[in-house]
Amino acid sequence: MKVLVSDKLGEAGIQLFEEAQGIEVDVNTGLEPAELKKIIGDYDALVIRSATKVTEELLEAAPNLKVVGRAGIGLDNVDIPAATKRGVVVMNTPGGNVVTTAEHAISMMLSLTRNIPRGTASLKAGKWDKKLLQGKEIFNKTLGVIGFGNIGSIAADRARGLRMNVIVADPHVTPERIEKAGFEAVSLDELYERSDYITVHVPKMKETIGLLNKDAFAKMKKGVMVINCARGGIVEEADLYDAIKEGKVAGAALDVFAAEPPGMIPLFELDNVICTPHLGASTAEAQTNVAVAVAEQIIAYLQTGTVINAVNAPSVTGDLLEKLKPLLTLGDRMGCLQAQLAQGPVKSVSIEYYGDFRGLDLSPVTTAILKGFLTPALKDDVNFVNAGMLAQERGVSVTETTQADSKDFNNLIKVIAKSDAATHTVSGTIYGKAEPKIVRIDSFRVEMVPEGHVLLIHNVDKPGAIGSVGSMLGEASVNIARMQVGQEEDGNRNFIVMETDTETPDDVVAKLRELPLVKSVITVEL
Ligand SMILES: NC(=O)c1ccc[n+]([C@@H]2O[C@H](COP(=O)([O-])OP(=O)(O)OC[C@H]3O[C@@H](n4cnc5c(N)ncnc54)[C@H](O)[C@@H]3O)[C@@H](O)[C@H]2O)c1
Ligand SMILES: O=C(O)CC[C@@H](O)C(=O)O
Repeated sequence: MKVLVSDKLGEAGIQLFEEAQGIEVDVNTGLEPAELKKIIGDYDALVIRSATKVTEELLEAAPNLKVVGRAGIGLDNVDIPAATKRGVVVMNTPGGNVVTTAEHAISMMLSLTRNIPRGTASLKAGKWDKKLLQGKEIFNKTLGVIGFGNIGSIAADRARGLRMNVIVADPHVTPERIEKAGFEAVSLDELYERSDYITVHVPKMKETIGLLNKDAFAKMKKGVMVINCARGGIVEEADLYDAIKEGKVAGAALDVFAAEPPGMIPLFELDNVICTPHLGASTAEAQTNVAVAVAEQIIAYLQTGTVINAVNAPSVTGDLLEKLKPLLTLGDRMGCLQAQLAQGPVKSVSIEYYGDFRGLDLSPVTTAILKGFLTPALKDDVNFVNAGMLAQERGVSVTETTQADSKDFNNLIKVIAKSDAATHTVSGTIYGKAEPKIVRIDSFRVEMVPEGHVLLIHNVDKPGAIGSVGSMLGEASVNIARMQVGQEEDGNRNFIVMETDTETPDDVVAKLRELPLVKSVITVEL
């Protein structure tokens, strides 16, 4: 497996890749998009920070790519829907740089309010501008925190330590949670009206681009100071420039810009704008944290398929993975069996969970069923990431129900696939601790280990039927590994499930179909 690190990554992360078995790592930073496009086809994994743009065009040139790992949080430089469509897992490292970034926001607020960058520059220019550079206390001032996620909540906590009054606006967090953390929850408008300082900690997305714009500045207190250590574009740069020029905003501290690097933007002409070149996450500690986290996550994914911190696939790790593994295998095989039983395009897949699943979140099992179901048609193009999306794109309606009771088994998964031509039902369960078994196919009760080469044969319930099948397979040197016969509950057909050591050749299958007591033969590969 080959990993490309295309943005600067902490040494500790590189070392982990170098030591990982079966993994080769190349560090090649600062590439132009066209250069990256030329080489990306060789790689299974890509490690980025904020400089590399993972566009649809780049993904198209990356047929082997399985995972993109962001050493950091913001993923606005990754086309996530395009990655999902191609089955590429996109991961970030949410915890590693949050303290560092919150500390940067607080540092920016203090530097701005006490004119530290201007004081440094004027002293170094041989001046002594003591009077001109008088600042303000932040004690007892009101800080408005927009976004109460990982970073916003730490910034709020640090500001409380500086004895500021902290108010918080986050429409996705309940006021109770904000209040439980000891802060006042307010609406965005109230935050604008009351804050002496405003710090933004929201992701960049459709709803937050231009959040702090002309209208927002108009609602703010005169003399407010604005800090943006989240993403460029959340604060509208031209509107901020006007608001500072008009005297409505007394100063701004910016770590991030609409374009990076921003070049000489008008805001840089203003003395009361201070800035850093996207340094929010740039501490030794944070860079080690995110580099180690991204390397561990990518290695785990490439070596074992373990998904950690993916934004487009459920995270299944550790204990949970161990508990879910047999169910994931069972689900995958049931889906795969259904696809091979289908006569014509399947229009709907209903997944019914019965009984006791020990409180497990079964959504990864549903994904496994869909993945298995699509695999015979799409082979390697389907995986845990894109299975749901691909099923939807192919017009398959998927429903999922759960019932606490199960009649014959502790737990049972039933998958019903409907096409215009037929409806097939497959049920499965886990025997013992971890043994997946298919226990029913349509109206036949079976006890089938869902793996390998299988022949499903409907025959007339008359003497000699099974013998004739066995002899023909023997003549063709196809060894029968396991066999069982199920009888239809209310009919005269038998159902033979034969697991063979090797695939049964097509001409032998054709001959089996011609046997007088055989009604149909379906070959299944699981
Ligand atoms: N400057 C840097 O170097 C740097 C470093 C790390 C992260 N970041 C940026 O900071 C952002 C926030 O990081 P985080 O770890 O706190 O993310 P997070 O996901 O933990 O928190 C984001 C919060 O924003 C809230 N939110 C979303 N839309 C909102 C809206 N319209 N109004 C108010 N709140 C809203 C969410 O409910 C959530 O609580 C990241 O997305 C990233 O872009 C920048
Ligand atoms: O990689 C960086 O230096 C910045 C990271 C930061 O913007 C993030 O979103 O985590």
